Amino acid sequence: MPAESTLRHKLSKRLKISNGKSKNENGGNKKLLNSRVNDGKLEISIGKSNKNSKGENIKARHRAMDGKRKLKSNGKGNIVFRGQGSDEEVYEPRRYETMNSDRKRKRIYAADGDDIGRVYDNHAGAHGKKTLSKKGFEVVENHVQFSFVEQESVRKSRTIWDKGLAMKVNKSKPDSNKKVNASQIKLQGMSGSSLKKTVGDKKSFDGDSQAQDDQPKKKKKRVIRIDPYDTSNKRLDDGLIPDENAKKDMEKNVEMSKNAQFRAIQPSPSILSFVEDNLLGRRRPIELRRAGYNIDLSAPLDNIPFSTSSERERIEENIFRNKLEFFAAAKVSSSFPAPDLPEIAFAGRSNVGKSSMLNALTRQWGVVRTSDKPGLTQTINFFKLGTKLCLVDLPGYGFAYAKEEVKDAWEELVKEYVSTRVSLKRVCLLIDTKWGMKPRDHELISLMERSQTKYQVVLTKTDTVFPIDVARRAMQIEESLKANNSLVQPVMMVSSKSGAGIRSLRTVLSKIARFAKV
Ligand SMILES: Nc1nc2c(ncn2[C@@H]2O[C@H](COP(=O)(O)OP(=O)(O)OP(=O)(O)O)[C@@H](O)[C@H]2O)c(=O)[nH]1
Ligand SMILES: [Mg+2]
Repeated sequence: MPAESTLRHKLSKRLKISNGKSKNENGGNKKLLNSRVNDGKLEISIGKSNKNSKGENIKARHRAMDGKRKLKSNGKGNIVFRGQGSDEEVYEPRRYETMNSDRKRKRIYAADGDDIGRVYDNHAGAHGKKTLSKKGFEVVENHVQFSFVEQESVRKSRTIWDKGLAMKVNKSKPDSNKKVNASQIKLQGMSGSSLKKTVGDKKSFDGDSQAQDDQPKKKKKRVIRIDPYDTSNKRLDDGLIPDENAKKDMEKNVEMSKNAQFRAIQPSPSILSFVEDNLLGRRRPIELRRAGYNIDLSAPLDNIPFSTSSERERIEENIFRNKLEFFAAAKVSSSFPAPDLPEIAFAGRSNVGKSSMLNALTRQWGVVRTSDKPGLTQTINFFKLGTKLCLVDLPGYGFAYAKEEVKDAWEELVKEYVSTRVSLKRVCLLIDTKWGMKPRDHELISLMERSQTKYQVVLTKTDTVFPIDVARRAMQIEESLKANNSLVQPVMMVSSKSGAGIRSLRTVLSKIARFAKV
């Protein structure tokens, strides 16, 4: 009958009751649950013959009203089948009950199948979620709960439902294969973690003596006995006061870190006022605006403050108003152009800002190529500034994206140029304010000292550090080079980016053009 089968299907779905066959230990197949619809009522019978061992007829009747069924314990170990709105109750006396998941069907095999019946209890909201315990056993967590109410007559060990758990039981009790007593069964109905804990406890109980053996032995306290006559014992030296010489040595050894040394530098008042007057160092735009500079312009500090014009004011130094023109590049000294004009060369490490400075001085950005990648300028580039001055952009030394031998060739070329060029009137030695002087800078300085080439230190990228650090760096370099003869004081400080100090540099360099004779 289709109506019957539909109802049965619906009910079994709601109850999540397995009415399939399962094997008992006696080897026989046993129909666990039968149901049928009779006059609009659903009858559920448990067991093969609807009779238990005592010959009582076990029938569960439910009205098929809305299909909702509740199966619960009456608290006396009996299981009650109660249909909604039904007044019929069927008792299964002193059986163990199992509460199955709504997803997983678990089978329980009784040691002696005749004595132990079964009732499935449907728990609303059961999940049947599986987790894998650390030891690799599959444990049904919380959701499939098997609480056994033990039948008094049957206190025998029972086979466990779950393969994983059976394995666990086997582990702890190797003799009773697939059998466990009721208390153990209850344990296995617990959550995975508590189960693990219990098993662990059992393990620890079993192997108590072994565990005690395994426990790390308490470390014996090491007793250090100091021989009062043994002067070789270093511990005895700890309390001794070092003599004067040793004290001096210690003081020498305790050197301040480079950073601490730098922070300890006290800049001279003239340097400090120069830094403040030219707004050198890292400044906030609001500060520049308050000082009267138009921050919408590139290199805004290279202008006259409080200028009413939205355009940049004219460069004060006439020589720098001339057009900047590239006219020669040299890879070797033989390619140098004729020394007809006084030359100002810009030397320094790669990426220090040499090419940028040429652009900033002349405000002709783009004439000299610049790059954030060290090693762009690879030849000595000669630029005419009008008819009276030549600006020379030198390749950098130190780190650059070029082969070692190529870099060596550049360095040699630069050295040759600064030491032999007759028309060279000044070398601007550019030093990154942040990093200060490096060994290669000192190398070039000593070469220029030997060749008596006039040079002036120019700190670049001052906008990258605090104003006080600009002043400290200038002071540091002035102090370290004050004994040098070819050095032209003062140390200049500029930023091609903000334009700070550029006007001062122009003033200094324009004097060379004015007075130099080739
Ligand atoms: N923040 C800041 N960056 C600058 C300044 N001057 C130059 N730069 C940047 O520094 C990088 C290198 O500038 P260049 O002028 O190409 O340096 P260079 O010394 O000619 O480098 P090489 O030709 O490789 O030797 C570029 O990205 C510039 O934009 C400055 O005053 N401040
Ligand atoms: Mg360059």
